[in-house]
This record gives sequence, structure tokens and C-alpha cells, in this order.
Amino acid sequence: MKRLDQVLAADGVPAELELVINDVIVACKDIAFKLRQGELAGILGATEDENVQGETQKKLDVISNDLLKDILVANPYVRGIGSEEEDYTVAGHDAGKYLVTFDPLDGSSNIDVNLSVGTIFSVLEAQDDQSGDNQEVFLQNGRKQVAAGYVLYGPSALLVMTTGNGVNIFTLDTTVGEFIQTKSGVSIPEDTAEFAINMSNQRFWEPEMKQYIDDCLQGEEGPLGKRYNMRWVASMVAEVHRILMRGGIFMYPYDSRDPSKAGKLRLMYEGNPMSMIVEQAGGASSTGRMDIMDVAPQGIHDRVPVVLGSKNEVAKVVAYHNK
Ligand SMILES: O=P(O)(O)OC[C@H]1O[C@](O)(COP(=O)(O)O)[C@@H](O)[C@@H]1O
Ligand SMILES: [Mg+2]
Ligand SMILES: [Mg+2]
Repeated sequence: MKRLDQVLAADGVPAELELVINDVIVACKDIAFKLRQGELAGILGATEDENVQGETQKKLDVISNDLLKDILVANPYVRGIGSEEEDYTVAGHDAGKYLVTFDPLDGSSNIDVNLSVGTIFSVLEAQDDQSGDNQEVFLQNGRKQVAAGYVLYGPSALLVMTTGNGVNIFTLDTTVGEFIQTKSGVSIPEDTAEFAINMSNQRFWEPEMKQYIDDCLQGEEGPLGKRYNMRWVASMVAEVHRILMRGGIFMYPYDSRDPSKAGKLRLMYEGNPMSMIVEQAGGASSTGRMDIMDVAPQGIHDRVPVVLGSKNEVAKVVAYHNK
């Protein structure tokens, strides 16, 4: 069994990028150990603050953000970082080649009920000489990512990542504090009969999405001709991981609750990294109308509608949108 550094070296990942990824992982291990301690570590509950998205920050949102931010801005190869929990991008080193965006704690509503949460990260190359506190340098589409990954803090802590050469899974060996490769060449089944969507938003969806879900619910008698199962963990990391392991489709579509927002999930630190992982595992990822990784970001906190998972099922949802 290989350690993370051995896998990255075998994949020909440049040493500087490896040092950046390594710092992300050091922070994630710290988050994993704090989560294990739970209430004993005083990490549960909310702060009195809101983030730039207008969401109340949980203590662990802030703790995880600070761990990632502090280690990354000190890394000489990091030009800057962008985070769900930071209003603006933060400068690292002007000579740094890499930009890191992250959702430090995904599925925040699960923290206090002891359910699965995760960390999502994406790495881009800085294309010009602007400082990392200028968000312009980050505004590249998802195809430009050089690495993407997540850590799922579940019964075991798993690191799932890609540097564009397939998807590897590593399990945190808590006896030595190292991520050890436990799967490689992960491949998502092309077909599925399992969907994940927050059904309570149904009345706000576009007619195309309503129609697809209505047809799923009709089962064998409906136009899709099969009986569907449903799951909702309320943590994108956990949903994507389930899909990576056994197939499925995850959707957080556009809804009209706040017409100024294109969806709930964020393009640069949720949509793009998850899309790279899913595509690298043979799945597909779309807004319903175009590939997520082709969306041109206008701002670091842009939102995006998300439909991802088993390739043939995603194609069906796209076909509903193109009817
Ligand atoms: O509140 P809902 O509609 O169940 O939303 C759950 C979704 O929101 C998220 O928790 C958003 O992420 P954050 O917790 O990082 O804000 C996703 O992980 C998840 O899929
Ligand atoms: Mg999130
Ligand atoms: Mg978050």
C-alpha cells in the first residue's frame, strides 16, 4: 500500500504542487482529529457571525477555515487562497504559482448532529502576475484545475483526489497519522436508479427538473421505466462519495427562492472540484444546460446549478433541459 506522496510522485506531480497538496492534507488531518474529539474539543455550535453568503458560521467552519488559510498562505508556492468563509481572496506569496480554493467544512448542518461532513479543495495555476488578493487571477474555468479533492470525515476519514490522472482514494491510518492509498482508478457505474435531491425545494424548481423527478417517482410505470431509490445526506461530499462508490445522481438545481442566485452550491470550491473528480471517474457533471467546468466564473463566490454522477443518468437530465 502506498502513501500519498508515493502516489503523487508516481503520477509525475511537480514537487511544488505536491508541497501545496501536502499542506491542504496537514490541515485536513487536524480537522479530522478535532472532529473525532467532537464536543470534548469544544468545536460544536455556532459563532455569532455570518459569512459572505449570509449563512451563520459554525465554530468548526471558522476553525477549519483558519487551519487551511494559515498553512497555505505561509507556503511559498501559494499565490493566494479563496474560501467559502472569506469575503475576499487572500494573498499568499507573489512568486507562488498556485491558487487554492476551498470549502473548509462542507455539510455544516451535520456537525452538531454527528453526521458526515467534508472539506473540498481545488488547485489552479496563477496565469498572470497579479497578487492573490485580486480575485481576477482566480477567475478561470474548471478545466484549468491541476488538482481537486475532498476529505470525507465519516466513520473513517477518506481523502479522494485527482491530479488529472484518474481518481485515488486514501484512508487515514490514525495509528501513524498518514493517508494510505486504498483504491485507485475509481470508476462510477454509467447507469443508476438512485437520485439525491432536496425534495422540499420542489415547488421552486424549473419545470424541466420537476418533470424529471416526477418521472422518476412514477417508477416502472413511468417514462423512465425503472423504480428509483432516493438518498439525501445534506453533505455534498458524502453524496459524491456514495456516487463514486456505487453510482447515482446528485442534484442541487437552480431554484427560485432567491432569483438572484444561480443555485445554492458554489462554482469555484464545490462545483468545479467535484466535477473534476466525477469526470475523472468516468461520470458527468452539468448545470443541466452545459458542463460545469466550462462555466466562466465572474466572482469567487459564484453559484451554479449542479447535476452530477452516473453518465447516462446525467445525460437524461440534460435531455429534459434541452427538450
Ligand atoms: O440545506 P440543504 O438544502 O439540505 O443543503 C445541503 C447542501 O448544502 C451544503 O451543505 C452546502 O455546503 P456548506 O455546508 O459548505 O455551506 C451541501 O454540502 C449540501 O449538499
Ligand atoms: Mg459546501
Ligand atoms: Mg462549507
